[in-house]
Amino acid sequence: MSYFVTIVTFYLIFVSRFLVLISTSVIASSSASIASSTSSMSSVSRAFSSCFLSTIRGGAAATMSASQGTVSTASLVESVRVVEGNGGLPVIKLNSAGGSEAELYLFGGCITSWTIPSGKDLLFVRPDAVFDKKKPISGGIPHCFPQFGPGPIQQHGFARNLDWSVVGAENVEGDPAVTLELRDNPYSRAMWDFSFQALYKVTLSSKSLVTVLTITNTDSKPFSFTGALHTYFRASIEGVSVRGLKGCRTLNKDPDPVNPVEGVEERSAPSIPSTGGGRLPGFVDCIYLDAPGEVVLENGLGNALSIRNRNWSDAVLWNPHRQMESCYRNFVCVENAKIGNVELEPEQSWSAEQVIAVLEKQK
Ligand SMILES: O=P(O)(O)OC[C@H]1O[C@@H](O)[C@H](O)[C@@H](O)[C@@H]1O
Repeated sequence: MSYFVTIVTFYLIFVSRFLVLISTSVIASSSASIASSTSSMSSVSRAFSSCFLSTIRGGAAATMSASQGTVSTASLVESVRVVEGNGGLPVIKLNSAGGSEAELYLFGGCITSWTIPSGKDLLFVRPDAVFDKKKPISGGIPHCFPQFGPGPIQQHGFARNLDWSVVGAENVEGDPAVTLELRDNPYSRAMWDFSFQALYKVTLSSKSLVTVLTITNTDSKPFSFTGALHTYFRASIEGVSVRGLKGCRTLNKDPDPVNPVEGVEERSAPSIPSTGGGRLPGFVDCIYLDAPGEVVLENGLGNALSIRNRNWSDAVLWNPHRQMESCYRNFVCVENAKIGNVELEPEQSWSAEQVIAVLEKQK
């Protein structure tokens, strides 16, 4: 009898997780009401189904070399679709009723595109980016977790190297949202031996892109981590400046990232120098400690972008200058970060939000 009950219980758990995909109202980590959502699985190929279900179960997706096979379009809720992206990888497409679009790869939980209604993509993917899971996607908004780095494990941690699973989707009054989950697996355990859950909710509206990252300690022992959202903004580098950092304590990683030089930001709107600097002329790699809740990026392309945050206490400004000769003029990284350790006891959670929004009239 108890054997029968166990089998039925496992079956029900499996079926309920699958229903998350086709439900009109389920969302894992949000209490927001769903004002309008519809659901359809338009055409899901066998290969895609198995790939997608494996990501739901956190199984094969954990292997960096897994082939994705054919990915057919599947609509999770209204304006949240899964399609085949670069390299055959599954990518979530969000379309807001206000005319903006975003793309989010399950690999790395990486947002690679945020296009505002004028058609301009405000994020940047480097020309050397690859979509073969052999390395993280270089561009967009990669995760740095559980280490910002440099440190004992790989630079920027492993979250950007793993497949995340979809655990929820919704559409609230024309603003689509999707929630991804990452859990520990043998690959992560080999370098960071803790059980954790990361939930990442991405919401798109016509003028903003909102991400909420929640880390929960699911282990029986405490752990600590650092992290960042390593956002690559499209830019024209000569016109870039960032307002709001004046007075912040700085850790300048130029010339030596392992032994940063302490200082204080004196400028009201630091820009990216075209000459001077340490390692290379124009190179910028600087941490701003206790950064404010909002900074404003002038991207040099006619847009002022508000970068707000809750609980990402620090910021990072990075441009590689001639280390990346082919593209350094076209982007700047302004990163919300947590440089000091976040300590979590078992069952404790930490959450942080980033809101990027267009401030001025789009050109
Ligand atoms: O891993 P990526 O995307 O090439 O970024 C690397 C850079 O990321 C930045 O966040 C760091 O401050 C730099 O020190 C580092 O070089």
